[in-house]
Amino acid sequence: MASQKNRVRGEEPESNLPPWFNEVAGIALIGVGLILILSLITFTPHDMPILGIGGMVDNEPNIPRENSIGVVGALFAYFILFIFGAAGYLLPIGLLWLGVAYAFMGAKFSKRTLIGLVCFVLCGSCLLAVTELLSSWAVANHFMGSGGFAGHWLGSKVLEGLLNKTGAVILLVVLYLIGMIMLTGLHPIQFSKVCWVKFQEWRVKRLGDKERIAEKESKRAARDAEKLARQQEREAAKAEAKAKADAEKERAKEEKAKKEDVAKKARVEEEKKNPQVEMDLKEIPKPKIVDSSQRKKPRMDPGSKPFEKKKQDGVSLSTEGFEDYELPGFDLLTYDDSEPEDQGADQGELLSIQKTIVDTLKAFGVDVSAGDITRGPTITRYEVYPSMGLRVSRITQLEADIARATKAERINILAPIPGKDTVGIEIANDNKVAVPLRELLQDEAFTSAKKKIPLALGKDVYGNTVIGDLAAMPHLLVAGATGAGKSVCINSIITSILFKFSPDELRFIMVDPKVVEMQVYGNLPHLVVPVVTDPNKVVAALRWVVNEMEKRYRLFAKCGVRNFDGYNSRPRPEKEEEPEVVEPEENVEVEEEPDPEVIESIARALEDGELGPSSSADDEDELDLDEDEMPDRFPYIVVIIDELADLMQTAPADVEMNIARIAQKARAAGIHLIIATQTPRADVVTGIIKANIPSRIAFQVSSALDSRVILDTKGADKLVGKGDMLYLPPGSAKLERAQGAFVSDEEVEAIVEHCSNQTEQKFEESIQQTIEQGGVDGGDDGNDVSDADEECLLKCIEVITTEQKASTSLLQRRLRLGYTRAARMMDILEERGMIGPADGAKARDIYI
Ligand SMILES: Nc1ncnc2c1ncn2[C@@H]1O[C@H](COP(=O)(O)OP(=O)(O)OP(=O)(O)O)[C@@H](O)[C@H]1O
Repeated sequence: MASQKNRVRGEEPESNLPPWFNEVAGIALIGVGLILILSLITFTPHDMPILGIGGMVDNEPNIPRENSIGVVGALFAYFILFIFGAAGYLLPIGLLWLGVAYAFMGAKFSKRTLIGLVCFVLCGSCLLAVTELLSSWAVANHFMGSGGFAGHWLGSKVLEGLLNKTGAVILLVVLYLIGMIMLTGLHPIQFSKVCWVKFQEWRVKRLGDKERIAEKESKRAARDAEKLARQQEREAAKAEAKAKADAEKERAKEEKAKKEDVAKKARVEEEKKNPQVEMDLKEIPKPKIVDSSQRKKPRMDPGSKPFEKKKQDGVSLSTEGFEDYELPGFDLLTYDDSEPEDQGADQGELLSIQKTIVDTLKAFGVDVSAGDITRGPTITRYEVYPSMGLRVSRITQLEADIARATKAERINILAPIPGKDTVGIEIANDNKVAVPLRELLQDEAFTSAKKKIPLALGKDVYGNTVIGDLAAMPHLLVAGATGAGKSVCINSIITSILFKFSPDELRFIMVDPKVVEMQVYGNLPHLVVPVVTDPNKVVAALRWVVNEMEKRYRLFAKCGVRNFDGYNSRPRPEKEEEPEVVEPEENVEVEEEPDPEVIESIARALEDGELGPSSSADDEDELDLDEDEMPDRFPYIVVIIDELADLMQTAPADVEMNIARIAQKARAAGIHLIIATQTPRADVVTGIIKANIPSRIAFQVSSALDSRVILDTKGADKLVGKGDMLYLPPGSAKLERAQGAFVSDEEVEAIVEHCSNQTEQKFEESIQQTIEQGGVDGGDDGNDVSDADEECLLKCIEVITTEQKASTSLLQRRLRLGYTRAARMMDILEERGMIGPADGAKARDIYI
């Protein structure tokens, strides 16, 4: 029944084949199809010469075969192509189709498909032969025609002979299509229909998509429009609220104004009733123009002097011959009577510059009001009042713009001026007015007894004299670029001292590695030793100063006094018996209270024995001296070093160490240091030196970095040179800008001549000898120490200062020195007073 039904539906009757047969047959067909198709694709006639067929005998054979399936593949391919021609390629295609259909699509194995396959290939071959398509392929591959053997005989000979070409082609196309339908089961017309339907479906779907997209777009646009409308609504509401608030404010303002009006009217009424009028407070004082640049005419009374010599005897250094010494008078200083080039300030010009400054600042949104204008000898200071809430740093930021607007070469901004509520803009004057030393020496501040060692330094922008006191400083560092006014400053300092002190009251040790700078002072009777010009002898001179300082301290301790002034004014036994003559001595009245800190440190030093080795026989002798034999007074000692850099190159560690020792403790011993350098580098003005010299004078330098080395702040780079200076007074963080005092070389020469004409120079022979030898007290002389030793010493000092311990074994260990060398280094350090003597197992003291 079932087979009958199948036949009715045109289907194949069910075969008796087992169910796995189709799958096995399918996979086998796929395998065969693949082998054949690879054989055919990679077929070349050169793989087949052995057969001697196909006219390929004269060709070079391929050894090995190029066919991917080898000899068998080449053979199969040749025979298929020989029989079916190019239509032979249809055979593996048909086999693959069948394999796939059987294995994966559940098709059943039937004779129809086999017949279809044969028909499909055979008709293809005949069609190619009749139509002579691909004939070039046949020639290239040495086949008899593109339809092969079968196509040639069956197609060209039989069918074409019977039906002619047209009839044969029609018949063959029909048979070919039938064969294809039988093989594949596909019906071309139905297939086309299905394709058409699918294409229509796809088009409809695409259109639908487009519509959906358009719909989405329109929805989004609607949403955006809604959002915009909502936002507009919100903004309108906000604007309305703001308008309401503004109106409210306006109303409040009006009400307030009305109230104020009423209050004002009431006040006016009140004032009418009560005639006492209240003055308005002026927030900004009326700007003033002060011209302090002009010179004061000095007193010209002949023979007048700033100081008269006091009679003293018995000072420690040689004093004989200085009894009748006369201090120099003002006549030695010349006064230039001629009209100065600068005739004072042109007020109109000053006001116009100030207006430019204020306008420039306003143009950058910095609101300031004009303040005082002060014209000093070198610069003019324009003060401005910043408006409330304005940061002064904003004015500083506009420095370059102000300089451009005022066409100034260099400007300096003080924001704020120390101790004032204004900001100062300093601009250099076109014409500078020199400040003659004579003018400063005649000032009360110089002659005042409050200053023990007054130094005439210069005049500030307000025209006030800047007079320092070396005793209070107690040491001074003067630095600046070459040609900025350092030497003139040192000259005015020395000259100021010469006007007050005779050689028995004050002595100089001058160190001048440049040789020429202090040559003029060579004949000065105040010199302890001739000007030291050899850098190698400087260390010895400094060591002598250290020893002198320590000697003085030991004598202070013996007398029970704490410092230099205490010693010089101590009560002498023999004088107590004499009737006291009370002299109106200014100094006594204003004797400064000794600094408690200094007293404390000296007391501590004395207790600790820190004041250096007291082993020398001389020192022991000093302590054994009777009161009669002790020096009655000590003179001040001022050590002036011109050009520290040269010394720091020769023996940096020794120079630095000795300067530091003097600077730390010499103040109470009446010993003061003045150090000058034109090389303000950190390796010259070292941290140790700076820490011990708090008073500084900076002249113009080339960079803010140099300024920082001298003053720990910038500013010296903004100076204009030729005596324009910044002075950092002792115990103050406030820098004072001033024009340095000017003393000419001729004036200096005249003063030195005045001093030297009165008396012979009395150098301290013993000291001179020691310095000439380059050592002290016959100890190790520096010349025995080679350069290599000096280098090694530096390393030793570094180790000792970092470890805070001084021992031979430490140096041996840390510097890998032999015992002898390490011990020698320790000896040298001890001799140089950097470490204390060995004391059994006790650690040595470190004085560095
Ligand atoms: N206080 C001053 N008033 C007026 N002019 C000065 C003043 N100081 C210096 N000058 C001028 O500057 C010139 C150079 O000064 P000075 O010789 O003191 O410079 P310096 O810094 O010592 O230079 P160097 O280091 O090369 O010796 C002087 O010749 C003088 O014309």
